[in-house]
Amino acid sequence: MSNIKREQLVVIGNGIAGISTVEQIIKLGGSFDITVIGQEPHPNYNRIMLSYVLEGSKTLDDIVLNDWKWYEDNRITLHTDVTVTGIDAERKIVETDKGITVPYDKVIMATGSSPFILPVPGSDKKGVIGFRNIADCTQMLQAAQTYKKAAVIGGGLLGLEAAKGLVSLGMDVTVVHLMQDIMESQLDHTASEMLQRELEGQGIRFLLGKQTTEILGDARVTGLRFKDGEELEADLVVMAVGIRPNVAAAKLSGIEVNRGIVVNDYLQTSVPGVYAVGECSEHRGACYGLVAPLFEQGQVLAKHLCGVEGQPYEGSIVSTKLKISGVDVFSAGEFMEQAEHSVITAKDDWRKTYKKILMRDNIIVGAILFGDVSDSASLQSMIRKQTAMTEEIYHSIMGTECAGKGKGKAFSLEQMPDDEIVCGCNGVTKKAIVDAVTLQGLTTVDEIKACTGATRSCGGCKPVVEQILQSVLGDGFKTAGKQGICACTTLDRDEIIAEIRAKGLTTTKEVMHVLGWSHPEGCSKCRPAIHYYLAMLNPVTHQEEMESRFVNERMNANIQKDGTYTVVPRMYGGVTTPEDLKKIADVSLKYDVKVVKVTGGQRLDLIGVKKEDLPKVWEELDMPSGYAYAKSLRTVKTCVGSQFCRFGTQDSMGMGAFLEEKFERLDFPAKFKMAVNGCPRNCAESCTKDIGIVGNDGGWEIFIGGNGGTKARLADSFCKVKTDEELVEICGAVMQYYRETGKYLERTSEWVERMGLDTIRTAILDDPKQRKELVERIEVALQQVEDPWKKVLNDEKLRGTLYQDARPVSSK
Ligand SMILES: Cc1cc2nc3c(=O)[nH]c(=O)nc-3n(C[C@H](O)[C@H](O)[C@H](O)COP(=O)(O)OP(=O)(O)OC[C@H]3O[C@@H](n4cnc5c(N)ncnc54)[C@H](O)[C@@H]3O)c2cc1C
Ligand SMILES: NC(=O)c1ccc[n+]([C@@H]2O[C@H](COP(=O)([O-])OP(=O)(O)OC[C@H]3O[C@@H](n4cnc5c(N)ncnc54)[C@H](O)[C@@H]3O)[C@@H](O)[C@H]2O)c1
Ligand code: SF4
Ligand code: FES
Repeated sequence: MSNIKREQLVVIGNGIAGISTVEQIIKLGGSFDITVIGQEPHPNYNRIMLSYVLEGSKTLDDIVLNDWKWYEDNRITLHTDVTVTGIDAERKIVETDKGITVPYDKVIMATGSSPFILPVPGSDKKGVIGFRNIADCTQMLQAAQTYKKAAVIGGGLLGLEAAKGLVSLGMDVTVVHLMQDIMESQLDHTASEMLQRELEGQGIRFLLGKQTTEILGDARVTGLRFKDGEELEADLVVMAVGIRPNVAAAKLSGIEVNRGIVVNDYLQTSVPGVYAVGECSEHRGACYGLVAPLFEQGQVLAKHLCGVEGQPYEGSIVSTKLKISGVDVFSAGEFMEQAEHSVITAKDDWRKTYKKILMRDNIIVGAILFGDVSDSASLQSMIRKQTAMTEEIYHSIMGTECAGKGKGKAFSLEQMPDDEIVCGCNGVTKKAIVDAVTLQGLTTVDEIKACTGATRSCGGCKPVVEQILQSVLGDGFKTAGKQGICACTTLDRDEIIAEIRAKGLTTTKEVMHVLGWSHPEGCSKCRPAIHYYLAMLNPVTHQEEMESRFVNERMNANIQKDGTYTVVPRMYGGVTTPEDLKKIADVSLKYDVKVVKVTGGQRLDLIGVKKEDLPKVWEELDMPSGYAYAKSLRTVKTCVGSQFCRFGTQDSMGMGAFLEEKFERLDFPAKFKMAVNGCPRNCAESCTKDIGIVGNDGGWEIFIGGNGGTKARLADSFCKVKTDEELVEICGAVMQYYRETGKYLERTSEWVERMGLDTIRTAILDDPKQRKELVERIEVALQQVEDPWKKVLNDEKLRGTLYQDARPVSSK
């Protein structure tokens, strides 16, 4: 037995910084008796995953990083629910609030931060909380069961993730932000605006430029008052206005403290033998609020404590990625251009993407990505390495062709040092991933995730993990270069449909689970898509999953900028009656409708209906839903036709109304518009519709694939038919063929281009058997549909949960 006395190492704080440093020390074979003292009553858990716990996609058990057994197995003495009050540097003792004292040779302070609570009157009321730990998360989960209106103060990363979580819990959430742009510390105005629009689409409301001066209520919060005198009702208030390092124990112990505990390049504090890592530390004037720097600090400190030669810590270049499903935002380094910067920007309003790269003296110093963040990890690496912009990098990131070389390649595995952290959320280095591939024979991102933890949290490192896999395995990397329907999967639409069929999958959760989604809860790109595919494949047995639909579809109305909704009742073929017009007028007056707009689809749009009034408006209108909010048949525009027009040879109004009534309510991959004209003068503009119909002397001509939107396309002539029956049959077959072969959100204009007109003609016109089968299948699907407004009116529970009073703002 060795007589060498092991050194006593005390770690204050049982969070990621403290424990990841301990893990490194164990890996390096450090010879310490380790005691960990933590204020929280839990073993070390992944704080960043609290956002997913709140959102409901993870449980508290899922996010534990080191369970109780890990401490036992590594012979670590753990004191939980114990607060360190001070360090007696003379007696070399750590003191606690529970009377426990622990002697030490070395101390690591890893006390993290606490949420900043605005010092305004009422901030101590019940229902006002920060979002930092399991206790806060549990409190919010419980509050959501009783209360409905939440205000999140602060539109930074934490505030937005909290807001999304609370929306997922069914609360009406308003983010109250001091500045005019959300995430102003990470994004420029353009990206911030795009983000806000996207989040509004997910049901979050925003009050910008608002300074909270008071929290209202008696014992429990009832609302907020702002500097301009306006008020907001709220029965839960989450403060997410930044954090402050926990320095009380250090201060009391006479350790130099500024904003954080001041450390040098080896994480030493002003007191010998005492170190600080993570959010509580201040290095070269910087306090970090993200996990990547704490892994870098932990590596340096562990080496230093174990006597292993290593580089000093010189600071971190941070990057952020918002962890909200379906919202891809990345920001790293400098992002606001100054005179000395040269800037590359690309904004695509159609794809809703935005890229901005900042360079100083041609060196890449910062970037923002919105919508497509696949280059985030390589950009982050280039910023860190102060890489110069080259033609190849430019073309790689902008997705353009590099003269003579094809698409550029920005990422080079060879240039990446072994100890570079690839997964910032979990501190996984390039070497750990390469080893997992070469030594353990792993071949997929999922296997790497299970083995190393990389990609487990925000998923931002997935592209680089894939690139490493591809680079190490070469041709052996099966999924390289293949685009999945979203970042959660490498499977494309056809593969997902084939798997659903083959495995008999019936719910979105089941699809994501069985097919190995990287985000178990999916995202707003894949969830509605899977939901659509499931319903299309199994129209009779499919169970509606409201949570997988976009907010407008969930509400059966389109949400507007100010939080009110629009109501568009059906007017088959654009024809109405005086009785219906009277009802519309009466309801509009009674419910204070702001504007009644005649739409391009020949019907009336009641704009500015309050959420809680929606069911009453539908009830009193007693008209079918016009589906103006859905991926479904919107309108069938008609001209007057042979009933009245002297040129008309066909009854366009009658046929339009018939088609609209027959095919309404059915889900399509994207919205679907039609038009019927009584003669080739084409007054109802068939050429820009998904299906356009033009009457002629001998019958009808059918056009498909038209679009009048941002990507305008003239419809192609598909065929001519003689009878009304043939017309209805071909329309039904085209619709069902589009339903069965279209990608979710793909308009017929894109579908026709992708499939080829000849393929569609062959499938429908040349094969009567197939046409008949398509028609039979659409008839089955049509038998399942039901008016959604009526459904809500007949369902008290649904009416109560979805349409309660939720308007938050009242002006004083
Ligand atoms: C909801 C949420 C989501 C986040 N998402 C991300 C993300 O996506 N990406 C990212 O990079 N970062 C994210 N962060 C930030 C990240 O979680 C922190 O940067 C990280 O956890 C800091 O680790 P730490 O160990 O330094 O501090 P902490 O995690 O705060 O751990 C410190 C521990 O020390 C304890 N302690 C404090 N004082 C004492 C004392 N006197 N005695 C004993 N124990 C004490 C505390 O109770 C705590 O348990 C998120 C944070 C939150 C709250
Ligand atoms: N995805 C991620 O990386 C992630 C997620 C959650 C939290 N975090 C980290 O957790 C920490 C806390 O996050 P945070 O968002 O609270 O901090 P933050 O400092 O990043 O953002 C706070 C926001 O609150 C706003 N604000 C300040 N005072 C206000 C007031 N009186 N009223 C309204 N708004 C006000 C600020 O303008 C700022 O945008 C940060 O370090 C953050 O990086 C990171
Ligand atoms: S398309 Fe022909 S039938 Fe219809 S309104 Fe115009 S002219 Fe008349
Ligand atoms: S960087 Fe977030 S999971 Fe890897």
